[in-house]
Amino acid sequence: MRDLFVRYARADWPLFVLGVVTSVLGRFVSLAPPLVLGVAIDATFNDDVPYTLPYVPSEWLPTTQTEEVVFSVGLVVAALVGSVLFTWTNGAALSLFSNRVQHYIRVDSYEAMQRLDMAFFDDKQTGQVLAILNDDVRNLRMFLGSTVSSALQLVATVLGIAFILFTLNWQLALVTLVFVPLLAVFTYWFMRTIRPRYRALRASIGDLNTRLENNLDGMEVIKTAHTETHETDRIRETSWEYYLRTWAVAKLEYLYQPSMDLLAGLAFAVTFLLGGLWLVGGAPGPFTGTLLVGEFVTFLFMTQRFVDPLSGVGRIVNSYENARASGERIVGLVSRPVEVRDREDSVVRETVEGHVEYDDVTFSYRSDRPVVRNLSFAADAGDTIAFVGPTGAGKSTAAKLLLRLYEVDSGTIRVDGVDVRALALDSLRSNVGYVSQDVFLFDGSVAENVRYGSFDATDEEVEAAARLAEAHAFVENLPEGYETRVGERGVKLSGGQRQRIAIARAMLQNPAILVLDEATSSVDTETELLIQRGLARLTADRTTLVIAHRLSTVKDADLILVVDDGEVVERGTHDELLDHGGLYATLWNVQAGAEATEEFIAEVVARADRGT
Ligand SMILES: Nc1ncnc2c1ncn2[C@@H]1O[C@H](COP(=O)(O)OP(=O)(O)OP(=O)(O)O)[C@@H](O)[C@H]1O
Repeated sequence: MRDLFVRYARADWPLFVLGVVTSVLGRFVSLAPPLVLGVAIDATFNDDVPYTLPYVPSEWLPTTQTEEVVFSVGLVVAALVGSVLFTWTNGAALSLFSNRVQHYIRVDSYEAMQRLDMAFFDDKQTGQVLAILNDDVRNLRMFLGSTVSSALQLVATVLGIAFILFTLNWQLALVTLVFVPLLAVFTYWFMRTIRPRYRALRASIGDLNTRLENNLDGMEVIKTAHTETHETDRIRETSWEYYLRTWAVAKLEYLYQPSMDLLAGLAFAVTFLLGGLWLVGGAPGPFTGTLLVGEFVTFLFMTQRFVDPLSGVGRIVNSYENARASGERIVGLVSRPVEVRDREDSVVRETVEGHVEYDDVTFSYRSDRPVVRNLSFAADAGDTIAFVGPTGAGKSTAAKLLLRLYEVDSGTIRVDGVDVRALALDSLRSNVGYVSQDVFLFDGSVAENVRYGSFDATDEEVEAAARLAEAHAFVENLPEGYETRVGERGVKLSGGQRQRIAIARAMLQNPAILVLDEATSSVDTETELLIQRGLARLTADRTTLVIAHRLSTVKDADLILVVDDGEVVERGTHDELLDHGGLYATLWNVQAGAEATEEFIAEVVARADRGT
């Protein structure tokens, strides 16, 4: 929390200092009226008592009764105006400060989150991350914007008042202040007890967000599967959990706040009682000396002012604990170790030729079971390498390793002879185009989505890329052509249309290496044929890794790797593999319309039983 504050408050510290100083000054100035009132009562209505103010030279002070009244009222008005001005400046400065800090923290946390490994996003629920970026950052702002200054005001007020009380009558001051340690102990207990409850509450906000998010995303599934009741039950459960955790925090607050008020009220009552007895019958018990009416009035006012902020400690502590829990979550996110990142001496390459080599590569998502095993192959610049094989065999994973979406466990992947781990991520990813299995489009226009990543491309270039991807014709038919909005995730387009936009995007990026992961799986055979024409042009002079279930799309590849359960079981060209008569030949025959053989069906069933 302190680290966060130091890191982000540095740029705007003058605003913070201005806010804090004016807040404290405002408090001090607001203490003047009761003090002046007490002095005025005693001096104006009692000839024996001179008009004196602490630290003010006597020649500045009035001498006649009328002057004393006017002077006192003038001081009170000046103090009120001063207090308003200070409060206004304090509010404006701290609000500016906290909103700026909120902005820096939000952008930084987002940036840090973006750098995290894919494995983090595979595991972490979106709702939790969103809760950090929204709620937790906002909590910090509220803490910085009002709580910090309230806390400093409180300290200033308590010290200022304690000083005045002691100056006026140290014996009575001791009575009032004896409650302070009690309040402190109670507050300490409260902080210790509420801390874990706040942590739990913050986490459950994330859980609830995640569930809501998930359900909004999956609304189509919910409706088609007719699981509305089931989902409402699950939301009810998560929301109830959130309610319980909120209540755990709230009930403690409700115990704490009135108890603080009670203790503070007791301090006031005891001061009133003793002071009153003192005035009426002289110094009670062990006390000595005299107490003037004006002094007593000031005392009561001051005690009241003293007591109010003390009972506000609860709110401050509450906000601090809430912000602390949020701060922990933000720090937890931004300081997470990242595995896939640039080394200090990473190699920068503007362009690459496109030589790709996998050398005995093994990778597993979880340590127990490798998804890619001992994969080796080499592609010269311009070659097309195809991965084929059953679903779940590890083909996509093998391709993602080239982009360093995950780091290999062992072995090496090289681009132009350089280990991808030594290559700057920027150099690597700007030279590898990737069209994934499930295309993601951003909410925006068709043109924006094609241009994504090649932001300088002209409209003509966008259109040319769309023509190559066989997307131009359907885009032209959309209500607003290239300016048509595609909806969140591209929901307003069909699967095949989305894929063609993704291909156009890759065409525009014009990378030396291209990864096509089932890039044409969602289009009909006719469109696929058309896209293939474009793809043939696209892949002709660049290295391409193609993953395909439809073998007809890869039969011209320079090398076909048949992957099964993470391992290459056959390799060669289409003709070689057909001659070989293994798994590829069987798959080809099945897809070409030949009858599925008994053995093939048996093999499929056996593989399913093995869980591969
Ligand atoms: N992010 C992930 N975290 C953990 N396991 C994963 C992850 N992605 C994939 N897997 C697992 O890794 C294995 C290989 O998945 P992969 O997507 O690479 O297969 P594939 O051959 O491309 O399959 P398909 O043809 O169905 O796309 C599967 O068993 C899958 O469950």
